[in-house]
Amino acid sequence: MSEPRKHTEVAVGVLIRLSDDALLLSSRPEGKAYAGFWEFPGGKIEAGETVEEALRRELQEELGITIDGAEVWKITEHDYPHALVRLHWCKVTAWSGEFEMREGQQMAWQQLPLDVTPVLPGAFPVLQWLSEERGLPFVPPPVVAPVAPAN
Ligand SMILES: Nc1nc2c([nH]c(=O)n2[C@H]2C[C@H](O)[C@@H](COP(=O)(O)OP(=O)(O)OP(=O)(O)O)O2)c(=O)[nH]1
Repeated sequence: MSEPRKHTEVAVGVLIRLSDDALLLSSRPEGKAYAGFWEFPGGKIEAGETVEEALRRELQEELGITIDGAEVWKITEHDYPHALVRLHWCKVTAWSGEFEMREGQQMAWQQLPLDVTPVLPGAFPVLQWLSEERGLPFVPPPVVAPVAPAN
């Protein structure tokens, strides 16, 4: 019998700009699974890190900002061919520093429904909750197959 798949634990930040409630999306850099897809910024939690520590490190590495704090808001799972992920979602409304795309990615402040496409399917449940909170109808983003990475 095969072993059950282990979860990859991921910390994700829903950055909210308080002046207009815009949400920060960023594109996945080349070379990663689902390259070019839009996502909420974040990354894998390393051994010994809390969700908040991992998110602070990832957002410094990727975006050049330092978050003031993060508390887990929702936890979701998504089963991709490349990994079974458990996503620890945190809303973040306070940070310092200037945005700097350190991995060659793009960023976009977005209102709901999102303009950017395609979006990682693992983010769809959170888009639905955010829409519900805002009293907006949920418009599911189109489902797009990733291009297989070149070897
Ligand atoms: N950051 C982020 N990851 C997401 C979202 N939705 C979703 O399914 N995921 C999945 C995709 C990936 O399998 C996983 C994140 O892992 P990653 O490969 O981007 O993490 P990382 O930056 O630490 O990558 P690495 O360079 O260490 O490989 O979580 C989302 O909205 N944001």
